[in-house]
Amino acid sequence: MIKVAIVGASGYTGVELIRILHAHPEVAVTCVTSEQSAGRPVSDVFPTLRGRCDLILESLEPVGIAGQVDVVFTALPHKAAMAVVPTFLKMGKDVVDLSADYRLHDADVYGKWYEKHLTPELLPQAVYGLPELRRDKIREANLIANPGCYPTSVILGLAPLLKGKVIDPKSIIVDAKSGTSGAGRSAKVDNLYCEVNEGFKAYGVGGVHRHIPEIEQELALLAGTPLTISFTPHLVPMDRGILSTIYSVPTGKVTAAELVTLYEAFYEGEPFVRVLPEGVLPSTAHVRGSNFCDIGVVVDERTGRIIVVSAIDNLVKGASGQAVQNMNLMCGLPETLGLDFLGIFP
Ligand SMILES: NC(=O)C1=CN([C@@H]2O[C@H](COP(=O)(O)OP(=O)(O)OC[C@H]3O[C@@H](n4cnc5c(N)ncnc54)[C@H](OP(=O)(O)O)[C@@H]3O)[C@@H](O)[C@H]2O)C=CC1
Ligand SMILES: CC(=O)N[C@@H](CCC(=O)OP(=O)(O)O)C(=O)O
Repeated sequence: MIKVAIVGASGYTGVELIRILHAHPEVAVTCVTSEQSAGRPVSDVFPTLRGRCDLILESLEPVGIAGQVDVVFTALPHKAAMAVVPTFLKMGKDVVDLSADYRLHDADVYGKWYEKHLTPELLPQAVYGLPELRRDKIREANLIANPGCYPTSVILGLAPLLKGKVIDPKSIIVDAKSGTSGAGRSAKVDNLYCEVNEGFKAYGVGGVHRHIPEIEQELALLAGTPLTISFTPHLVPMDRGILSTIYSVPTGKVTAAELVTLYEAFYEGEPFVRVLPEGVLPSTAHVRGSNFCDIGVVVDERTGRIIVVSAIDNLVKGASGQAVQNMNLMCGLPETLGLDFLGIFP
């Protein structure tokens, strides 16, 4: 059995890791942390766990935790993660970091969009954990930078078009929508019921959202050229789910049927990407609770634009499910182990 610690287990991605790993046949979660709820059973904080996971939440003490486990998931806010990840690595542990701290290759770019990086020397060894794009590197890694939720939906949605040089890389516009669990569990006025329910708003508009550099970094690698995107996130009144609608201009004439064939070939054999048939579009309702990314492709004959629609559950393929997929690869386990569950519908 692989012994696992979940650091930041009292948050939304933390409890989703507990849920998924509870059914994983090769993993035992032996340590869970929280600062505010240290000393309480995790099932007090999350009653869904009653009778199934009654571990006591510990406060975060990296050396003591590293001594007890093989793999650490850091499900902490950015900055808090990079304060502890180096200790886990020094003690020989594999780390899957769900925060943004090791996603950007360039410490100066991180400094511009976040703050000064505390451990830039670790960035070269961190592997951006999108298995569909770099499975072999993930297998060799000891530090996985688990991708952000919006970036997962956008990068998977655009990879075949950029790799296949089907679109002008400078023409990309992303209109993305997220459920409120994407903002985490800590109390914020913007996420109160009355602020979110019965409404729908854009935020981080005008090229200021911190996922932009992450998306551009990965898309540029696919395109083989630097690029900039327009990205507008929206907050929608649902618990889970991200739907990204992505517009781009093709370099030549292309039909929807040709694009579906391109996507099917690109994602052939991928266990968690479902390319939908021509004329069928994804919904967050059809991926909720699952590790799938569903992708539909349309050609707007009037404007000549390609429209890709990509849907994930932000807490599963957008965070904890993908983190477990990465852990499986790092540990030499079958990639789908513990993840082959269906979504919840209705
Ligand atoms: N929510 C989502 O859909 C996604 C989130 N992510 C990223 O994953 C990470 C976790 O997100 P999420 O679960 O939503 O966040 P939450 O706010 O729900 O949970 C944060 C967790 O971190 C703990 N924590 C906060 N500050 C500190 C600190 N200074 N030291 C130690 N522990 C601390 C909290 O413990 P407590 O408050 O109990 O002390 C809690 O367990 C973040 O980096 C987020 O950006 C990535 C993809 C998707
Ligand atoms: C709805 C909402 O607020 N979403 C978050 C994204 C959460 C996430 O996954 O981002 P990181 O992993 O990079 O922290 C946001 O817009 O900042």
